[in-house]
Amino acid sequence: STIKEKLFTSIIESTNAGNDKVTVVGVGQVGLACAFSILSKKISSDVVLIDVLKDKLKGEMLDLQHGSSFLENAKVNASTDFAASAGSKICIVTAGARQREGETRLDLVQRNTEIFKGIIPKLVQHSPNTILLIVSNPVDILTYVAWKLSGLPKNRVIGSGTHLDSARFRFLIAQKFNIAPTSVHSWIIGEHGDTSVPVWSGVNIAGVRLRDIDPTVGTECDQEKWNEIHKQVISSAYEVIKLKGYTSWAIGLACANLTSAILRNSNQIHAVSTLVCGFHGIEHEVFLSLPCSLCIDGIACVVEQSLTCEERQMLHTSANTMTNSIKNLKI
Ligand SMILES: NC(=O)c1ccc[n+]([C@@H]2O[C@H](COP(=O)([O-])OP(=O)(O)OC[C@H]3O[C@@H](n4cnc5c(N)ncnc54)[C@H](O)[C@@H]3O)[C@@H](O)[C@H]2O)c1
Ligand SMILES: O=C1N[C@](c2ccsc2)(c2cccc(Nc3ccc(F)cc3)n2)CC(O)=C1Sc1ccccc1Cl
Repeated sequence: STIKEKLFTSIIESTNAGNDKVTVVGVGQVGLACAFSILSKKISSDVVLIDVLKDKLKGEMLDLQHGSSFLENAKVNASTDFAASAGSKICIVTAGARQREGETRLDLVQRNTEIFKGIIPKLVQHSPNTILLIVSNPVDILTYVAWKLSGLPKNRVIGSGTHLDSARFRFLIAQKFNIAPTSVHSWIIGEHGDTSVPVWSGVNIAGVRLRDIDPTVGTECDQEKWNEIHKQVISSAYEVIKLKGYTSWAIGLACANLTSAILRNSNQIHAVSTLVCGFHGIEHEVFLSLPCSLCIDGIACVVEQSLTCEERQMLHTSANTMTNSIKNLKI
């Protein structure tokens, strides 16, 4: 008999997935930053990577496995076969094509929708109780596509939405005050990216609203130009792309933060993309970001903030443009 047979007496065949299993689809810059953040912050001890690039997949898996003893012995697996994702509590989707030169956003959305048709049904087939966390862009439309393709209830289909936008927003405001970003209570909601909605009426430090100090904060006519901060949230995304060609760390950490909130059944509240029909007078079936509490079953509740009519109007504008984009989409 082998050394192993002499060394061990098997009691049970431990093959079941851990109850913190997370699958990351797409091992590009964002997917790897997600996986590495989740592993290094001990958020999951069982991570599976899925992609179509066999060698890249195996290389990243081996490289992470070699670090297992520094990752609290977390298990890292990878496969091009979705069966490897079976039993995942959360499936994070970062797969997608990059915008080509001169490609319209609608072409990109259709291309990513085709990619999703080959991903979403397989994830749900192998993990029928999973929560989908969509990151691929345009994230709000693709979260809607994932919801349609998956047939999952709306609480279990979440887009990273304006979680990253809000994180950049808090960081920039914190820099102005020289305080910690987690001590800045500020929310960006609506459509992720260029047309997001900063809720200036709610920005507060220790419950003191900036608007109570100066009612013009965040408006076109405020002396201190606070609304420049929201413009900087957008320009900093382009700046990072210009400087390093992609973004990874902030979005990876943001997704790890959402993964942790869900797996710990925390009811933490984050701005994530959810089905917003019925909120703020929106009637269309569209996904936009609102503050949502996150638990082991996904979205537990949505916070109905009081918005100014400008803030509400911006949400409706996004909802209308998204409804049009979705109408032209073949899902
Ligand atoms: N929501 C946000 O805040 C946010 C922030 C940054 C990036 N993103 C988005 O994340 C996505 C990924 O960005 P990236 O820089 O990692 O791109 P990338 O091109 O580096 O990686 C994409 C990966 O997807 C894989 N892929 C393609 N088709 C696939 C399929 N059918 N099945 C499995 N894997 C497939 C590719 O092989 C590649 O490894 C992009 O859509 C980007 O716009 C979103
Ligand atoms: O930090 C990013 N980087 C990306 C990126 C990452 C790799 S290539 C481009 C980025 C940066 C700048 C613009 C932009 N636009 C875009 C719009 C629709 C798409 F389908 C894809 C990309 N995307 C992807 C993305 O969503 C972000 S966050 C972001 C973007 C624009 C404005 C505000 C924020 Cl908070």
